[in-house]
Amino acid sequence: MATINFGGVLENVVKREEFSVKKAQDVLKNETVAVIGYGVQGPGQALNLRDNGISVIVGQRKGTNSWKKALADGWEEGRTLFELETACKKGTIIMNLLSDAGQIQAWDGMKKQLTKGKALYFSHGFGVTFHKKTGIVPPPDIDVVLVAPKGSGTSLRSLFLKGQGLNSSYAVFQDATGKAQQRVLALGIAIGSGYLFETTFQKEVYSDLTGERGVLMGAIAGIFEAQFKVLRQRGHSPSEAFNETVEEFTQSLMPLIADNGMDWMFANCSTTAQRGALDWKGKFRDATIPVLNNLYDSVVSGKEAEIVIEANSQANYRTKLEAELANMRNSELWQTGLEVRKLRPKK
Ligand SMILES: NC(=O)C1=CN([C@@H]2O[C@H](COP(=O)(O)OP(=O)(O)OC[C@H]3O[C@@H](n4cnc5c(N)ncnc54)[C@H](O)[C@@H]3O)[C@@H](O)[C@H]2O)C=CC1
Ligand SMILES: CC(=O)[C@](C)(O)C(=O)O
Ligand SMILES: [Mg+2]
Ligand SMILES: [Mg+2]
Repeated sequence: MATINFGGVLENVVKREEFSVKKAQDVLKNETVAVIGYGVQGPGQALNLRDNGISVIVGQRKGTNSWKKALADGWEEGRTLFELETACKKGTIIMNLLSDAGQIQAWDGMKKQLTKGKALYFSHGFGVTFHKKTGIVPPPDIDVVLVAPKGSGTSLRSLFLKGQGLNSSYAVFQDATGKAQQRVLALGIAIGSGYLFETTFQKEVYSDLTGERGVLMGAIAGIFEAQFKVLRQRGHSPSEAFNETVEEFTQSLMPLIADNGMDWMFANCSTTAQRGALDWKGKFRDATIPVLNNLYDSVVSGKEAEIVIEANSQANYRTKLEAELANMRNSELWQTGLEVRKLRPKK
């Protein structure tokens, strides 16, 4: 464990160099890891574990698309691929990677298989933190741990295949065996994390729900829409409005922020842009602080969890969601994007 100074604040970080894949294999050598759910995180984590030499089985509802995907990825029915409860029974570490709503429905069946000494693993603090709404209260004689990759399961897998990695946060909620810490670090490294940041279940879910509703997804989608709309209303063509709102951001400026930070991106723009952006930055910050505070309150009160659970419990949920995404896809903004993306010069 290394202590790293993040802009003046000291935090504990586990590095792959200190907790190697070899060490993870050693910690997990007598464990059977059951990955339950084969949606987005399931495949990424299960395949990385398998490639890292860990004994892994997959649990998934038979006949579903995810089951077919598991077969296509080389998991074999009756040997490494089972129905949910069978996999939970066979596993000593149960990785609960069902959707957060699916975890509620599957909980009673899963709980029966969580016998003394096993470990229950999550990639989100959702189920346990909002237990009043989810009913997920683990028995006291098992370990309960979390490794939450900070990104999509798809990137977790593709970065692993490139020999890189995604970073994750980790937490121990309950240590019944005395081995919870070793187990969680071994799992974190074995699923392909580069570095592991220490957190708690509650902090993980509060920050994750705020982040995805805020800057990472909700706010960025909203502010793109707002600026595109204003430029269009002021007489700019769709391509011009799109280029100045999305294309230049994702293709030119965002990668500069990713590589060397915000001041570096600013420094590589004109002095005209820098002057204006420095002046306007504060107005956008101040306008959004109240919205972000409302959002955080809504997360902490459990209202966001309630909305997700309620929405997911409706039978036509997937269809409704797909209609909303289609609406987004078919908007003038994103239809313009479709065409603009085709015009990216290739070598
Ligand atoms: N999508 C991502 O990349 C990330 C997800 N997470 C967390 O990882 C966990 C898994 O998320 P995803 O992979 O996105 O889930 P997902 O939405 O892809 O669903 C995973 C699986 O759950 C199964 N499932 C859904 N409802 C079910 C039910 N009622 N009974 C039985 N099985 C059911 C589906 O068949 C699917 O295979 C969640 O806790 C999520 O918050 C964490 C970081 C990123
Ligand atoms: C990919 C991720 O970490 C998110 C956005 O929080 C999620 O999919 O829930
Ligand atoms: Mg996240
Ligand atoms: Mg999330």
